[in-house]
Formats: sequence, C-alpha cells, structure tokens
Amino acid sequence: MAFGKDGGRVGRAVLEIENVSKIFGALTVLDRCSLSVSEGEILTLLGPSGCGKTTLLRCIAGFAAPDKGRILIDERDTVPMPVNRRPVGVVFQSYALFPHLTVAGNVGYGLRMRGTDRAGIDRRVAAALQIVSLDSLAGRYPAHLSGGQQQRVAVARVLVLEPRILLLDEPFSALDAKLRTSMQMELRELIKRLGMTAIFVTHDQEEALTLSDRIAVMRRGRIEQVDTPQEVYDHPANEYVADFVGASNILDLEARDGRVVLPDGQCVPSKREGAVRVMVRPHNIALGATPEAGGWQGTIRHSRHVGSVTEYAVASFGGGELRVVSMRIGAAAGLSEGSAVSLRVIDPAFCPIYGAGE
Ligand SMILES: Nc1ncnc2c1ncn2[C@@H]1O[C@H](COP(=O)(O)OP(=O)(O)OP(=O)(O)O)[C@@H](O)[C@H]1O
Repeated sequence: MAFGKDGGRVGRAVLEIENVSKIFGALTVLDRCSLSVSEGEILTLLGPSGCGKTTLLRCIAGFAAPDKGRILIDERDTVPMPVNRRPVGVVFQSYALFPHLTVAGNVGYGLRMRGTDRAGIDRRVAAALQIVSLDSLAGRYPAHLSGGQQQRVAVARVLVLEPRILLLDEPFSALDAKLRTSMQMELRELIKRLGMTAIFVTHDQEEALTLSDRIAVMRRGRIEQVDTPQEVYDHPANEYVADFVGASNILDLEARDGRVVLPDGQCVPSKREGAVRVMVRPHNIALGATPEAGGWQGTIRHSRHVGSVTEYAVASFGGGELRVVSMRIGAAAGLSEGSAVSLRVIDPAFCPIYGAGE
C-alpha cells in the first residue's frame, strides 16, 4: 500500500465519507467529516471521549443515518442499504457474545440468520475458527473463555460473514495491558493476512500509533488530520493534535525573516512571522551535565525512571517547565534533581511551528 506525501490514500477506495454531519438536538456531533479508506487499509478514528468517533462508526455500519453528506462503499451510496445488507461487520467493545451459545454457535449465528445451509455453516465456521486459532475450543461457552479468546470469537463471528469492511469499536478496552498489546499485534497481523479493510475506534493514542496505516484525529465532531502514524506524530497539523498524540512541549517564540531561533541558538525555517508557538517532543531534547554560559540552561525539578527511559521535568528560561525523556544509558543518565543542565534540540526539523492563539 502506498500513501501520498500528504498522507492521502493511493489506490482504490472501498469507503468514502463525504461531508458527513450528524446533529442530535442542539449538538453537532459530526461536522462535515470527509474521509477515504482504501482496499486493505487499517484506519483508526482517534480522539477523546465524546468527539464523535462511535457516531461516525455507527453511520458507516448503518445504525445511525447522517443528517448531511454521503457514505459510499465500493462507490455505492449506503443510505438505501438496510443495516443487515451492508457489507460491513462490527466487533463491539463488549464483544456481545451470546452466553447460551457455544463458540461455534456464536460464530455461525449470522450465517443461520442469512439462511445458509447446515453444511455451508459448518464449513465456514470451521474455517473462521481456524483463522483465529480457536478450532480446539469450538464446543466451549463464552463464560469459559479468557478475554482474549472471547475477542477472537467476536472477530471470527464477523469474519465468517466476509464483510468488505471490518469496524471495531474499542475492541481492546476489556483486556489487561499486556494482553491488549499482544492482541493488537495479533489482530493487525490477521487483518493484513486476510487483506481486509478495517476501521478501528480508539481514544488510546499508543494503540492508534501501533495498529494503523493511517490515523484520523478527531475533535468535537471534526477531523483535524488524516495521516500516517509517523506523520501525525512528527508533523501534527496543529497544537491539539500535537498534544493528543504524544507528549509535547510548546515554546512561545518569535519568527523573523523566515525563521525562528530556538533557545539553543539553532534555527527552524518559518512561513509565519511574529509570535509563534514551536512544538518540541520530550525525546527531541538532549540534556547535558555541563551548562555553558549563554547557552540554553535549566535545572532538573523532578526525575522519574520509567523502564528504559527517565522522564525529567526541567525548569528553563525560554520554555517554562519542559518535559524531557532520555534513555537511561548515555549522556543524560543519572542526572539528579536540582542539577544544572544544558538543553539542546536534537533535530530542529521535527519542531512544527504553529500560530499563536490558533
Ligand atoms: N443517540 C444520541 N442522542 C443524543 N446524543 C448522542 C447520541 N449518541 C451520541 N450522542 C452524543 O454525541 C457525542 C459523541 O458521542 P460518541 O459516542 O460518538 O463519542 P465517542 O468519541 O465515541 O466517545 P466515547 O469514546 O466516549 O465512546 C457525545 O456528546 C454523545 O453524548
């Protein structure tokens, strides 16, 4: 799969969302959302609680109808398509398994509803269970499965219906942290192996960065940026995205003659003039134990060891209190609270510039 420089999709669109708005009473929950998802792509809708992610997913699935705009699947308008005829499969947050049916019964349920004959159901259920490695548990009931196994049943139940698009609403939220990480990798690998197109909903930025080919970052019903995880992280479109996708420091600086001079003396080219806000990620600042007169200096306020890295809060001129993350080995290892330090931006190319007051 190739992506354009702007993170735009290259290839055949399976799903096209055109200017979709959804209004509940006085609340505009979706505000002119447009998005295009290509064959085999994994796209994540990312944003804080209440920003409209689930509503957009529900509109794609047909559980809600847009008040304005269109949703096309394989170039066909979905509005006239009844919910049960839409070529989509939904994996819900709660998995919504039937407790009185076995694993095989749950997975075959949709096929039975569609009137598939017994032999066809058995064959397709067996194939779906094999895909998610649950063939040995076909006769078990959901209450006797682990969280991860229940999720795999929920996925198999959708896969067996061979949807064009897989829709997953916070599918990992019921799992503990360790299992969540392994299921994320497992599910991504499975979707890629089957060449499926999938849309995930999550409010967890790490999950979005791990899982996705592209991320659509939402705020109050609007899509703020659609891009590859790397672009969203390295070049966030605005301060909101910068802050939501990873930790960030914002420096209030001045742009003059097409550039901004950082507190360490390095320059960043700027299309803006006057007061600007420059974003620096915590891992893009190097700390040194020997501050130089006239250089960018600071004092370590707090430090916290988090596995392989140390997080520092550094009081500095030209930046208020900064967050800095350093590997526990190397130059910054062992800097103690109260130490005077030098600061340097490691790569100014990764310091996006925003207008003040945007
Ligand atoms: N049927 C409804 N009637 C009225 N308001 C609704 C309805 N469904 C959703 N909303 C409101 O729309 C907004 C967006 O809800 P939505 O569930 O899409 O957000 P979300 O980003 O998925 O949040 P979460 O992560 O908490 O699920 C919320 O303010 C919610 O209260």
